[in-house]
Amino acid sequence: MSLRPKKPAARHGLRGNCAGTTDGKMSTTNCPPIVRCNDHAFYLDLDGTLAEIVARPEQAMISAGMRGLITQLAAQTSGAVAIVSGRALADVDRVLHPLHLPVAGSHGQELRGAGPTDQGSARDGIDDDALHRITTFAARLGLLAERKPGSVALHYRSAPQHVAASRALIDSLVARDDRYRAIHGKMVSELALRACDKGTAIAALSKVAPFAGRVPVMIGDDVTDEDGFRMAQALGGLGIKIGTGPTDASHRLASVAALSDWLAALLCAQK
Ligand SMILES: O=P(O)(O)OC[C@H]1O[C@H](O[C@H]2O[C@H](CO)[C@@H](O)[C@H](O)[C@H]2O)[C@H](O)[C@@H](O)[C@@H]1O
Repeated sequence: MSLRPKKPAARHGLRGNCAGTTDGKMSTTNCPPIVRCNDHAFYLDLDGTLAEIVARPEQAMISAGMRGLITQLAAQTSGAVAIVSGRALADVDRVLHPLHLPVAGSHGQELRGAGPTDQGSARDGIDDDALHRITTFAARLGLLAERKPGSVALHYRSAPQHVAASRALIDSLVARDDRYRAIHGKMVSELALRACDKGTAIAALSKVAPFAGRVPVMIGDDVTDEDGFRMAQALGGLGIKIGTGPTDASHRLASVAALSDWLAALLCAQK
């Protein structure tokens, strides 16, 4: 599969905020091309990509504008749009409601394809002792422990002074059990089963309709999206990093608003 952009994004009036560099300065390089919907599949991260980062996970919202763009994108791609999130699948459905899309939840531990009867599958196996240690640690320091299939997230956004202790707890649990991996994301440290990640989720979805045979485009903002960028690019597609920070993604957009502009330009170009 080859990537042949219809038109450079810069010609679509993207307000000069479509790209950035790894040192955090925005520039006009690495702007993603305006790709065709009829031969691409889109894998979209949620928090920090479709929704702005907010104080607490349950407060996250997708704007009406972004919801409309995703709806149009799904229509233009014959349904080849999946949400690939660190959130539990049921939580993704809650945030996206009434949109109901294929979802990889809990960093790839849960997978629901596009079939009307596909109910999704989930892995589990976080042991009770590890769970107990994380929840008691969170309760003692006033942090938030978020239980998900195949992972537990320890949120310290409300008390960032506990970043080092939070990371150390998760790292210590990983060190004693090789089934686990640590994910240190935006104001969160997670204990997750090693078996899956966003890259394995994209690889699995890429084998089935309506994703199969399409060029994958992975869009995300955080460290766990890097597995997705690498997989999409290995499959001949592209990765788009939202915001600043080091990345293996081939392209970059400055913000959730810049993604919204790019999607609008892309949808406009299909007509
Ligand atoms: O892969 P994603 O869809 O980006 O999910 C990553 C994590 O997102 C949520 O936490 C993050 O967003 C919260 C709301 O903006 C924010 O308060 C928190 O600090 C962020 O880490 C979610 O709660 C996690 O389960 C996801 O892993």
